[in-house]
Amino acid sequence: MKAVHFGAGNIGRGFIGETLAENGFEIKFVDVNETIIDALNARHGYTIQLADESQKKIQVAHVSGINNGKDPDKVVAALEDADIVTTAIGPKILKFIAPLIAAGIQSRKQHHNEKKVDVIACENMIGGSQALKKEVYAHLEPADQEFADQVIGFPNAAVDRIVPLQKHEDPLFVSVEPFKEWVVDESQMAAPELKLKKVHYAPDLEPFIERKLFSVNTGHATVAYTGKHKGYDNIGDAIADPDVLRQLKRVLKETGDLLIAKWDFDRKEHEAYQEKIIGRFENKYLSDEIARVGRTPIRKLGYDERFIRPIREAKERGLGYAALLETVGKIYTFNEPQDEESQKLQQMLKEESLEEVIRETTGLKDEELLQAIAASYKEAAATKQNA
Ligand SMILES: NC(=O)C1=CN([C@@H]2O[C@H](COP(=O)(O)OP(=O)(O)OC[C@H]3O[C@@H](n4cnc5c(N)ncnc54)[C@H](O)[C@@H]3O)[C@@H](O)[C@H]2O)C=CC1
Ligand SMILES: O=P(O)(O)OC[C@H]1O[C@](O)(CO)[C@@H](O)[C@@H]1O
Repeated sequence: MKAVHFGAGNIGRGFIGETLAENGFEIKFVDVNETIIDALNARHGYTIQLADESQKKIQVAHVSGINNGKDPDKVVAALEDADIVTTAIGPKILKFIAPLIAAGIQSRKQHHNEKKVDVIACENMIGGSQALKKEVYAHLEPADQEFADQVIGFPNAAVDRIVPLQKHEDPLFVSVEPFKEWVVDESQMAAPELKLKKVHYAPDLEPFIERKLFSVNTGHATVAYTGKHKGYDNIGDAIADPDVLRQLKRVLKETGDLLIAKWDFDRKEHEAYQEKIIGRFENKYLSDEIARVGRTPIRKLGYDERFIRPIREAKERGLGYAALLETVGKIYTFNEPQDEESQKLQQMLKEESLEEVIRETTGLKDEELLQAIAASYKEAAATKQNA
């Protein structure tokens, strides 16, 4: 069985690669990072280590790499007979790999390969695979789209495992938290007979992805932005500060109330889920930088993203969202020299009116929310500690 995986980065190697290998796949990783691609082709294997007291090592074998910047034809050839295609490349990069996936679909059609295959985007976003499908279809003629409709699935997915930035001598080595959860929307699959072990298949992904995004991702980002605001650079240091932990709990209470009201989750079970998440953020065996967790703040301020969507939906339902608003104000103060979006955001705040920046970044039209975010930013800017 053959897999093509786009993005040989932290989650690609540290989670998707592990799961595909465990399921007996030969994996071709596609990436533009030459060091990683060369190492994959030289060694055909790599090591994952669990960040807990066990320090258990897991070997991933039967892997190779293709540099899509240099060898796009090899990617198309690999897609031609792949049994599964996955991505973990970043939401903003999906549109750049879409032409290659489209070429792979055309090639399958030309070679009369009518075997059904699923393309699964494993990104932190709602509707990731369907968004990728839209980008791919923009590169297909109607006849190719018809072929794709019959044999290619784009099931949405939610992936959950904290994999921090890696700093090791071995460029392939990856340290990961023990927890992992990969859920795929079964109803959108072209090849539902191909079920991976250790992957959960759900008839409706929405509750899973919202629970994950608005708990793990909203929560982690809250620790990052609140921590940075107080002058921390590391998640472990930030969450050890009682103010940061309190803010995390307040935010999780708000998203929890919304999720319970919306999806009828059992409150006790949801609270246990939240406690587990807090424990995962506190994992002393992981060293996770605030720069990573808070990266791309403009994306995280998006209309359907981890803060604005729960705020909108809580407001619609008459539920509380004050803590979420407080964190949003702090996002606008997030100034990370290495993060392009954070620099862009700081530049926008210098060149445009505050109201314009908030409208542009959040996509909101609700005047009350726009004003509340402006007030929250002003408060955050006035109280920010040196970072
Ligand atoms: N790291 C984590 O804990 C988790 C990450 N995710 C999601 O997984 C995705 C990837 O995140 P990470 O693995 O952390 O990032 P990463 O930066 O470690 O990996 C991304 C990889 O994509 C490659 N890449 C970038 N542009 C490319 C292009 N045009 N063509 C081919 N390769 C390209 C990069 O070289 C890099 O190796 C994101 O959507 C993230 O939200 C989801 C759950 C957990
Ligand atoms: O910025 P992104 O791409 O959403 O990724 C960061 C997120 O990934 C995770 O490590 C796992 O989902 C979160 O803890 C963190 O919020």
